[in-house]
Amino acid sequence: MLHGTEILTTAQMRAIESAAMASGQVTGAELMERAGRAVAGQIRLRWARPGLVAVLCGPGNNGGDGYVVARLLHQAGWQVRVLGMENRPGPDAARMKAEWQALGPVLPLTQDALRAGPDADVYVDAVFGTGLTRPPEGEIAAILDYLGGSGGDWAFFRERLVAVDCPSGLCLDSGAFPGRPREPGDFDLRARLTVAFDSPKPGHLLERGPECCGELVIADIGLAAWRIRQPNEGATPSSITRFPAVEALWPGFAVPDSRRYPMAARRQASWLRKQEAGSGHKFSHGHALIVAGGPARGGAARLSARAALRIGAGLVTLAPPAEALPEHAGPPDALMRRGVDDPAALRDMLADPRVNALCIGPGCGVERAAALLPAILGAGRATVLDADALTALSRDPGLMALLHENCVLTPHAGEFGRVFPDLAERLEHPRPPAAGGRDQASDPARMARRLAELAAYREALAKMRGPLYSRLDAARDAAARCGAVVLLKGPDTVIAAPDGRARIHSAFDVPWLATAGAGDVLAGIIAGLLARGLPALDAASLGTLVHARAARHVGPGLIADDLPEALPAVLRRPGG
Ligand SMILES: NC(=O)C1=CN([C@@H]2O[C@H](COP(=O)(O)OP(=O)(O)OC[C@H]3O[C@@H](n4cnc5c(N)ncnc54)[C@H](O)[C@@H]3O)[C@@H](O)[C@H]2O)[C@@H](O)CC1
Ligand SMILES: [K+]
Repeated sequence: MLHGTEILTTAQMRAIESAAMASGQVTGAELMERAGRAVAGQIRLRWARPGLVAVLCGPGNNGGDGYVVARLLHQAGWQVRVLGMENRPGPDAARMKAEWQALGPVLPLTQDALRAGPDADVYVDAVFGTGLTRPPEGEIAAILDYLGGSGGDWAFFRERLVAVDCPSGLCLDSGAFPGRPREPGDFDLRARLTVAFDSPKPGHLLERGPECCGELVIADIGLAAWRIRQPNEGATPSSITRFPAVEALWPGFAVPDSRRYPMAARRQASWLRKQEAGSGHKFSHGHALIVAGGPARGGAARLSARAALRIGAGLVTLAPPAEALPEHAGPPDALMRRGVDDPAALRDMLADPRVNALCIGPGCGVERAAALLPAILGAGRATVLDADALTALSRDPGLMALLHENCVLTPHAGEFGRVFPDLAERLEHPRPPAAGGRDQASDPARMARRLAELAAYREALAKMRGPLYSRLDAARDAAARCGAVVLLKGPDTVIAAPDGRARIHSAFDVPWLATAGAGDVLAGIIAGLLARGLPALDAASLGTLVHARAARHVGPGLIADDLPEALPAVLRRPGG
């Protein structure tokens, strides 16, 4: 169930390519030929009949791949128009360019040249790949904007654009477009298909990446021998894992079988279903304690408790203040309840060593969370900290110091900003100045101020250099700083451990998961998995996966109450 594939940063990818070439067993030109062949092959799979293709080639090796695509499609009977940049490419790209020039011309890579030709069936974007260092500007920016729809025809290009490694201008380490606001922009380049090489990069999966890459195919170009690999479960601190390999990314994510991350998928599925020997007793599945808040705010914790039960914790106890106990009298009857008014009562409960996982935050109230957290964290048990517990944490550095490696923090972006304001600030891009009022034009001073603000904004954007600080960087830095697992929620959830291991889960295909209470359910699922004995990073990862699958199972119209009820179906599914 929890299988995935390694993700490499652009620096790691370059290191592997260099190692392969230094070995003398493969040349840069051979790698480029394989890369171009993979792209041409994917195009021919989708467009069965040869048509007209426009190939846009940049100044580096991404452009070199483009010249290979042009040659191979030409040989396959396609009509090919190549537009290339003036710059001198490196030796491999130069060779590929020369090979193309024996077959046809290279037109200038300009908007005019592109628009002068007939409409093509396919446009290949081989302008920039992993080598992007700064925002595209001038004519190149204009042509990329045009492909992104500035000419009013975004749907036309979206159907026809095939990106080599990534849509040009996307930073493959962060999934953001340097020089553009971090939010979706009008003319962001969106491909129908992206063919990337050897491994996905973080930018394929984070922020704008999934939407702008379209369908993502990872092509094997024979670098496996040089890739840093771990024998099974763990990724080294220098590598990152994404999971699952195929399902999570909409509308598709194809990885060669050789690239599947070899986690014991079948064993995990049977473990989740309690089909393993020796798992017959409820106490062998742990006891989760879910702290609840005062009167009239117990719903959130009840959602967490229900999820912990459904994911298979042996016992689950809900712990509101005694005065709120009557509110929790309803179903499920499987849930135990016990009033906990103060830290002393909590310590009393925790004297039972079988209570092995805790969850605090959903509907708890910040003051109650702050009061109980020292006892909870002091107990050293596996603990999920969500919602109000995160706010309490952000207000008290003393509490931060009590976190330990069995803790899982589950902030969304706003909570992350409260707990780690400096890291959140590094994720911010320059913001455009607020629009002036209608009477601005008649006030010269205000007009001048606004023009100055706009100039400063543009200057700040132009200074943005890649690779940009990413959500992955932020989650890893946060985990290293606080010594706990940090799960930064979003459609691109990042989960990071203090030792540098990290996982990315893209669930852009289930936007209906953004609903009140969904986070409470996630916290409960993770608490249940912790109770069942999974280490913090794995509980957080598997919990995220199962949570998204439950949302996928229910579909649009989902409310958070549906999620725990969908878990049995998720656990039953073949392969899941
Ligand atoms: N190195 C290898 O062995 C392989 C690389 N491959 C391809 O090579 C690509 C990486 O190649 P490169 O490292 O040459 O990088 P790119 O081809 O992505 O482009 C980098 C070039 O553009 C310049 N540049 C960067 N940002 C710019 C901007 N905003 N405006 C103008 N110029 C800018 C850089 O100075 C550099 O010359 C990969 O994405 C992949 O497509 C593949 O051929 C597989 C093998
Ligand atoms: K590209």
